[in-house]
Amino acid sequence: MISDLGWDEARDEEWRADPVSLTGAAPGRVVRVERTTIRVALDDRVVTVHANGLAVGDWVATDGATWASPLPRRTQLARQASGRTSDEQVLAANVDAVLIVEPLHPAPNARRIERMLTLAWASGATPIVVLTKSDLAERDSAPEIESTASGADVVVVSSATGANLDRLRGLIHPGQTFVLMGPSGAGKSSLVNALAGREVLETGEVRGDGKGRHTTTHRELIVIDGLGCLIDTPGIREVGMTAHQSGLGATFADVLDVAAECRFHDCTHTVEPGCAVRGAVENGLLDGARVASFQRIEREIAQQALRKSTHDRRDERIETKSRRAGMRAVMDAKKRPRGQ
Ligand SMILES: Nc1nc2c(ncn2[C@@H]2O[C@H](COP(=O)(O)OP(=O)(O)OP(=O)(O)O)[C@@H](O)[C@H]2O)c(=O)[nH]1
Ligand SMILES: [Zn+2]
Repeated sequence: MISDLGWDEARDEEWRADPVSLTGAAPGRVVRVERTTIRVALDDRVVTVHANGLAVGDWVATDGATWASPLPRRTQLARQASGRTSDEQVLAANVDAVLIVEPLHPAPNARRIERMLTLAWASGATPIVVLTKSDLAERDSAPEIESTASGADVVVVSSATGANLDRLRGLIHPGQTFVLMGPSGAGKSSLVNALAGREVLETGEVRGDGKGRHTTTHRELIVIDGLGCLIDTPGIREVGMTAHQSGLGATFADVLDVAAECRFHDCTHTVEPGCAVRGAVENGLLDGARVASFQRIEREIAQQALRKSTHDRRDERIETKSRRAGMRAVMDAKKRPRGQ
């Protein structure tokens, strides 16, 4: 309940008008969550409040002051929460397209693209690889990337000259929700502004002061006329890894096809005899660096899954223990003679 969290005491006019971007809604409406972190001024301090269980992009039923649990998500973009925990953090919900933004200058990083693709495919949204800064590129590395990004559209653009932006616009359908993922300086903000035809996000030059542009006052879901809904949160911009085997299969379908021919079905493609993957690398049919990248990401996912099951088991043990302790306390109380 919003009122339990102290919204009513918010001093800041903006927050009072629009906490979590839900309260503007008329009673009994289903609304989209535009922001899940808000700052509330309480007396002399400002506290940050998270709307637990909600992600930007969720649809929730609200009466203007309280909300019900979110409607089932069509897609969700999640990553492993930072630190050594096994928790998954949902970065955005109901996303249709993930723009994987990688600069052609100085040079695109195929391994990073694979990582982002794994995350994107696992979300259920459609990945689109956008290679930016074509005006600065000395050589055409698009064909290499196309072979890396099998199954995803690859578009080479320049926000500076406007080259190919129409093709990219054609891939994002108005009314759909999209996110941008990619390293700092890749040109994500410039791309959004160029696509929108107006300044929606601050770019590198504008910032200039070294300060991040992500303040909590920033709305994280932006509706761009004629283009769609952009979800832009700090978490999406960074690239993490998550425990989704499904994304791996879509990203490395070529490697998995060959791996199906290995003599042992649990082949690690390292020392086993009859390994088709090693054979394909030796024959030049598969790129060794790509296979190594596949193995690295697969290992990370396996470690993540292991960590998760260990945590789940520990949680179960704690639960059983406390249940037993509870039962024992009841039995002890029953055994005790009355009046003690
Ligand atoms: N020449 C050229 N420069 C570009 C292009 N796109 C972006 N830049 C420049 O690259 C720098 C970084 O661009 P941003 O759009 O701020 O990059 P970003 O990915 O949003 O960066 P973060 O906000 O740190 O994640 C800026 O100086 C842009 O002017 C392009 O197509 N061509
Ligand atoms: Zn093998």
